[in-house]
Amino acid sequence: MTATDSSVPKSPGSVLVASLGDPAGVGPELLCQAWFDRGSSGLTPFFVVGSVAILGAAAAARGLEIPLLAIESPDQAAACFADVLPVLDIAGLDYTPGEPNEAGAELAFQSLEVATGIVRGGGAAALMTAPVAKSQLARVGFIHPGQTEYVAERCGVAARNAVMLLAGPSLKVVPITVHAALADVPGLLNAELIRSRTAIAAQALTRDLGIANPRIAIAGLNPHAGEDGRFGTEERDIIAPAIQALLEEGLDVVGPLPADGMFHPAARRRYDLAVCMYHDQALIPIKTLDFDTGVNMTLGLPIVRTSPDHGTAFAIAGRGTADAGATIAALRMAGEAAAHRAALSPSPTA
Ligand SMILES: NC(=O)C1=CN([C@@H]2O[C@H](COP(=O)(O)OP(=O)(O)OC[C@H]3O[C@@H](n4cnc5c(N)ncnc54)[C@H](O)[C@@H]3O)[C@@H](O)[C@H]2O)C=CC1
Ligand SMILES: NCC(=O)COP(=O)(O)O
Repeated sequence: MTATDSSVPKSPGSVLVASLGDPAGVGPELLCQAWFDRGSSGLTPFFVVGSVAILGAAAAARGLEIPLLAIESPDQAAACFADVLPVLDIAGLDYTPGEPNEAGAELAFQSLEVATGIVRGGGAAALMTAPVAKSQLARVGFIHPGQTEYVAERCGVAARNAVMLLAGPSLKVVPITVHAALADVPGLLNAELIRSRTAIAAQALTRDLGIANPRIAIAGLNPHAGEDGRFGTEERDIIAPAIQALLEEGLDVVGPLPADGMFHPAARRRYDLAVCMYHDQALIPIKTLDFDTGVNMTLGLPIVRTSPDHGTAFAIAGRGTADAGATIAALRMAGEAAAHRAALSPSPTA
């Protein structure tokens, strides 16, 4: 396959940065595929912080002919994006799809660190992080539960105020607790956490996605939302008071709803955002409905950060079968959110 597309606009003022993700995962090949599809997908120009060697090998393994250009600085990326995939080359490593190792985890961490710094410093309009494996990163000194909390800390935002949104064409969900053992969830939930994370999400849906006055449905924790206390009391003691506080703030909120009945098509038409109490309550419905186009976005940050909804998929890396839809959707959403923010507060020179 060939890969030039001169129909892609050159817009020097707007460029996104992508971290490489774990080089043994599907991230590198999907970044190449996204660049290959840049014209048909209408992507904002982006560059990758990573490795020309790895991206070149990942593209070749996928059967793509991708011209790569090592750039010295982010300023060079937008102008060349139509013709080449720009790469800020920070390390050379062998490409070992499906075989994660410490050197790859170090590179994934370094790429995330550099890419986050570039957005913080104004060198790119938004950050798209390719998938990492938390267990691999933990081997090289990464102390955060995930990239969400890492990026939040780099932005000076407390982890509790960085809210994970999963968004697809069929559904948007926020899990109140995220990477926590199920047994710990009831102890982690409290009315203030639910109130504050929901309020941050509501504000961000307007600022970043242009949804004015979002309609929000809040799930219960227990079967049948507790069935009047017969199957649990968190709805009465924690979730209902949070909903009351959100209503008093003027938000359009309903709940606590029985979670098993809030994701069928007619129910989904009644809200813009479902707020869930734990990871799988939120992520199972969205990954069932929108796996190939689902985007993970961190709300409540001074920067825009997105990621595909899926993980490293080591078992299929390098085989050419991984679907690039979620990576493309994450790049698209990053570009759109950055544009929304720029429209709300244009820079003095714009
Ligand atoms: N955005 C991120 O950085 C995320 C990272 N992870 C990490 O990924 C690692 C693996 O997690 P898993 O739970 O196995 O989830 P996973 O998403 O990597 O894989 C789950 C299933 O989906 C398939 N799959 C994943 N991406 C695909 C794609 N683009 N096209 C076709 N099939 C695809 C896989 O082959 C597997 O069958 C974990 O270490 C986790 O921490 C998980 C979710 C998000
Ligand atoms: N299950 C979602 C996920 O693992 C994403 O985590 P993060 O690295 O974006 O914080």
